[in-house]
Amino acid sequence: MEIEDRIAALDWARIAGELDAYGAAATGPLLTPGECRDLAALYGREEGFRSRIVMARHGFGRGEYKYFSALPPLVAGLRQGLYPHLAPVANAWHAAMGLPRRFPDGLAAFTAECHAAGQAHPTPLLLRYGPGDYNCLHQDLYGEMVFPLQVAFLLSEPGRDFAGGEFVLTEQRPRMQSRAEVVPLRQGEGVVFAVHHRPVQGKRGTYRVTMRHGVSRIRSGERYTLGVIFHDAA
Ligand SMILES: O=C(O)CCC(=O)C(=O)O
Ligand SMILES: [Fe+2]
Repeated sequence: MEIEDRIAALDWARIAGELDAYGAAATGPLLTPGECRDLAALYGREEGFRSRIVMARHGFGRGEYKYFSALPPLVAGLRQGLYPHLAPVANAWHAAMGLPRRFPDGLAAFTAECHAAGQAHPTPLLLRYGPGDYNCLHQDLYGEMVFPLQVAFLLSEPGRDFAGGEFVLTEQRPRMQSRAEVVPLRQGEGVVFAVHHRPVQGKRGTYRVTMRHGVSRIRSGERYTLGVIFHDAA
């Protein structure tokens, strides 16, 4: 099945419900093992990327990642196919948080808005972690234009290719202690999650919480991920 059809066949009602309740939701299986291997194998190539970041040099953790320049067809298909299912959630979140921006139905229109705002560099990326590596809690913000949801796909199989390396989210609530959540993933599965803020329904109305994500220490083996961020970078 084509990637856009596979995306359309996901349980979007469950995903939207979990996003509203927890700020994160696993997609269920989406990429085949072959697609995961092929994407991870791109990491070793010189061409096709606009930059390579060694995380320890910036205090971001340990491990490295590379931003695509031109997106491979599967990555472009994922970004294009996922966006229309997430735009309604993004718009509902912005309405609930009292934020004025609304997001268009399709990715092309949103990308045009990013470019008009001076954010024209593609943000999808591949990440590679080895033993002892980790990704510090962070937010993927690249300018004023922010789509409030993003997706990360696990390209390696836990238990076989690596151990440890859990995807972690924290939720910082106003005047309260922070909450952590771990999202277990299988190879080929993605996690949809809040980029920086999300609305939470409280007793006295809606409040805004601050979200961060990262990856716990890889205990052994190699772990690859594909990050799909919808806003482009300045
Ligand atoms: O490797 C991971 O699971 C996290 C990747 C990440 O930080 C991202 O996709 O923005
Ligand atoms: Fe990230």
